Amino acid sequence: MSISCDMLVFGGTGDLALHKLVPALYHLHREGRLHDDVRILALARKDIDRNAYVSLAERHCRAQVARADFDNAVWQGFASRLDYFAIDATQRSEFAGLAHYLGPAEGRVRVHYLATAPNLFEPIASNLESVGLAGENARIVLEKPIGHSLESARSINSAIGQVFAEPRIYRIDHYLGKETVQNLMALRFANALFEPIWRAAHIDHIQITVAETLGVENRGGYYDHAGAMRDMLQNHLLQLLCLVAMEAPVRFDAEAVRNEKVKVLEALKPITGRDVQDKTVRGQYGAGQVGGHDVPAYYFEKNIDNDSDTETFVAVKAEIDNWRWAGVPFYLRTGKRMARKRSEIIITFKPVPHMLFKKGETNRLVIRLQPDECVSLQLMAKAPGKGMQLEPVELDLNLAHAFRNTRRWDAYERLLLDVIEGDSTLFMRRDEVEAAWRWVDPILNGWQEHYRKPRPYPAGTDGPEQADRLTERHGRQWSH
Ligand SMILES: NC(=O)C1=CN([C@@H]2O[C@H](COP(=O)(O)OP(=O)(O)OC[C@H]3O[C@@H](n4cnc5c(N)ncnc54)[C@H](OP(=O)(O)O)[C@@H]3O)[C@@H](O)[C@H]2O)C=CC1
Ligand SMILES: O=C1O[C@H](COP(=O)(O)O)[C@@H](O)[C@H](O)[C@H]1O
Repeated sequence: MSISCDMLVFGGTGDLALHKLVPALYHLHREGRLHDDVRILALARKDIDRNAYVSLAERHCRAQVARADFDNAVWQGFASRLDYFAIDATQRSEFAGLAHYLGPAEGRVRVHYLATAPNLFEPIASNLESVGLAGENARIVLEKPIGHSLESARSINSAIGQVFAEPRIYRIDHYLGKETVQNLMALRFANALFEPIWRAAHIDHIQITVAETLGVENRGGYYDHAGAMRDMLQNHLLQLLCLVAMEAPVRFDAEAVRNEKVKVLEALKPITGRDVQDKTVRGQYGAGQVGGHDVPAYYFEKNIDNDSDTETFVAVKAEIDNWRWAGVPFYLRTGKRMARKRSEIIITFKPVPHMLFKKGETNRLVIRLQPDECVSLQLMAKAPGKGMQLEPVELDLNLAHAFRNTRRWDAYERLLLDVIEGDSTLFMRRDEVEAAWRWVDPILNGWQEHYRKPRPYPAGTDGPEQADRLTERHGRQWSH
C-alpha cells in the first residue's frame, strides 16, 4: 500500500526528529515504500530556511544510517520531499500561514507528528483545528510520555479527543515497533508449544530488563522532571509486560490486541503507601566508568539540579491479580549508565517436580530485544562422557541470522509507515495509557512520602544493591 501524504513533524529540529524520524523516513524512501507524493515538513521555532534544514537533516542522517545504506543520489531524492516551516506552535495566529503553505489536502492523508514536549500537544491540536488542518484526513501522533500523571494524561487525552477522534490518534511507544517485540506475539500465538505452560502453574517468575549505558545526554531538562519511572517504566516496560501476560486476542487487529493489554494493566496489583519500600527500588547514578571511560555523576550532568532526587534507575516487583498469573512476580528494572546495554525478557520456569539427577537448573526462555535480537531456550542436557552430568545448553534462534538477507527495520520505520497506512495495532489506546498511569501514580505518590532519596549506584554497574534484595528476598536472582 502506498499512500499520498503530508507528514508534518512538529519539533523537527529536536533530538527525536533528527536522530530517529528523519533516518526512518529516509529508509522508507530508499526502499520505495513512500508514495511519490509524500511531502515531509519539519516545523520548529528556529529561524532557518529550507537549505539549512536539509543540511542539518543530512548531517544527522549520515551519522545514523549505516554507511552502506547512505547513497548521495537517494539522499537527493529524499531531500526533494523535505521542507522546513518556522512556527511557534503555541501561537494560533501563525497557523494560518501553515494552512496556506500546505494548500488543500485533495485526498492526501495529513499526519501531524508531535515530536515535542507534551505541554505543546493541546495547543498544537487546537491550533491545527482552528485553521481546518484537523479534518477527517488528519492523524495526530503523540510521543510518550503522555503527561506526567494520570490527571495530566487525562487532560491531554481529553483535549486531543476534542479535536481528533480516537481512531485518528496514534500514541506511539517505539518499543512496540521493535522486531523482537512483535516476535514475542508470534512466539506466543503462532506456536502451540508455549500456551499450555504459559501460566502460574509452570512459570516461577518473569524478569524484564531495559538497561542503557547512556546517561541523560542533552535531555537533562526533560529527564530531571521525568525520571526512569515516567520515561521508561510507565510506557515501554509496561507494554512489554502486557505482551508477555495478555490473553490471546481474538484477531490481530488494533481493538482486539489493545483490549487484551488493557485487561492486564487493570489487573496489576496496586503498590501504595509504604509498599513502595518493599516492592520498588529507586536509584541514581554516581560517577563511574562505562565502556572504559570515566563518566560524571547524574547531578553533574547538563541541566540537572545538583541536589536532584530524580531516579535514573527503577526496579519494581509487579504482580498480576488474575487466574493466569496469580503468585508469579514480574520483576521490572530499567536504568541509565548501567554496566551494559541490553533489553530482555526472561521467563523462568518452575523446577521439575522430582529431580532424578544431581544437578539441575530450571528452564529459561530469554527473549532479547537489544543489542542482538534473539530468542533462546535454556534446557538441561547431559554432558558427554561417563555419568549423568547435566549442563544447561541454549537452543538459540538468532533472528538476525535466521533472516540474514533482510535488513532489520528500525522501530520508527515500521510505526511511521503504520500511521501513514492507518494501522493503529502497535499504538496505545487512551484507556491503556490511563490504566498504566493509574498503576504508576500511587507508586510516585508513595515515593514522595516514604522514599524520597534514590539509592546511589556507581555508573557502569547493574544498579543499586537494594535491587538485588528485591529478588533475593524471594529466593530469586536478577540475570547478570
Ligand atoms: N529524544 C528521544 O530519544 C525521545 C524523545 N521522546 C519524546 O519526544 C518528544 C521530543 O523529544 P526531543 O526530541 O528529545 O526534544 P528536544 O528538546 O530535542 O526537541 C524539541 C523540539 O520542539 C521544538 N519546539 C519547542 N518549543 C516549540 C514551540 N513553541 N513551537 C514549535 N516548536 C517548538 C524545538 O525546536 P525550537 O526550540 O527551535 O522551537 C525542538 O525541535 C518528547 O515528548 C520526548 O519525551 C520519546 C522517545 C525518545
Ligand atoms: O523512550 C525512550 O527510549 C530511549 C531508549 O530507547 P532504545 O530504543 O534505545 O532502547 C531512552 O534512552 C530514552 O530516555 C527514552 O525517552
